[in-house]
Amino acid sequence: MPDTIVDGLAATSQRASELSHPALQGIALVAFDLDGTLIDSVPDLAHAVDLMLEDEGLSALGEARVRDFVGNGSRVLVERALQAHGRQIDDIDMVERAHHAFMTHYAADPSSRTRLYSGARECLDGLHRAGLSLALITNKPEDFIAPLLEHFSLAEHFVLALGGDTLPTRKPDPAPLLFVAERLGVTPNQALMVGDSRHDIAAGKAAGFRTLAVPYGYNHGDPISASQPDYLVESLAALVATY
Ligand SMILES: O=C(O)COP(=O)(O)O
Ligand SMILES: [Mg+2]
Repeated sequence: MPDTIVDGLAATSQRASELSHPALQGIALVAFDLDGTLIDSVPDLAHAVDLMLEDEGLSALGEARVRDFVGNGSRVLVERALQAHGRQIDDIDMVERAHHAFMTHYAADPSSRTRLYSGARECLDGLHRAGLSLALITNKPEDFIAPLLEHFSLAEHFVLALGGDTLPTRKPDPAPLLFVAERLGVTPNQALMVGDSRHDIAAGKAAGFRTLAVPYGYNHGDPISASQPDYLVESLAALVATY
């Protein structure tokens, strides 16, 4: 079928021009963080945290406070919110109860206030179309991944998605990154970790991945440049821009 061959060649040259960003040279796998990188999820996270606090008889903290608590998974998020009210987190039963309440509130509505960041869809579409393997490695509990990806019609972009409770350890431990690379038959030096927090960059460096950061997410209030990622882009659209 000569027509198919010609179409195939045209598609190939389009791919080459889409992948001219230096961060992608020699890369076969791109692993994305979720919260603060692809989606601005703090409005829904903070809402669920505030409902949990109300259950505990405590006052709401709001988005600006909760934003700095995100990054180490749901249990640490809940612990930080309780500590902000002076609660002792060595009270395991109280933390357990509060965590359960948070999970129930967040599960009831994980997406209505959450938005995709500008450039995220463009980037995922472009990399997916170019034939790169895309993975999602988040510290968010695994149960929330599918509903969020489906909500944003992004589920088919990723070959693999790991949550913060999928393996015994989570970012900044490199284990989830190494697990994904091995599963997909990619060596770490052919892999890029994209994230918004020091935990993504630390995990990426420890795994031997190339690292790329975005400055707009949640990094406990600190600039992500302090983590010295290999690349820093203002928008993920930069990864698929043609030069
Ligand atoms: O839920 C968190 O604590 C952070 O999630 P992330 O790893 O996708 O940024
Ligand atoms: Mg993040």
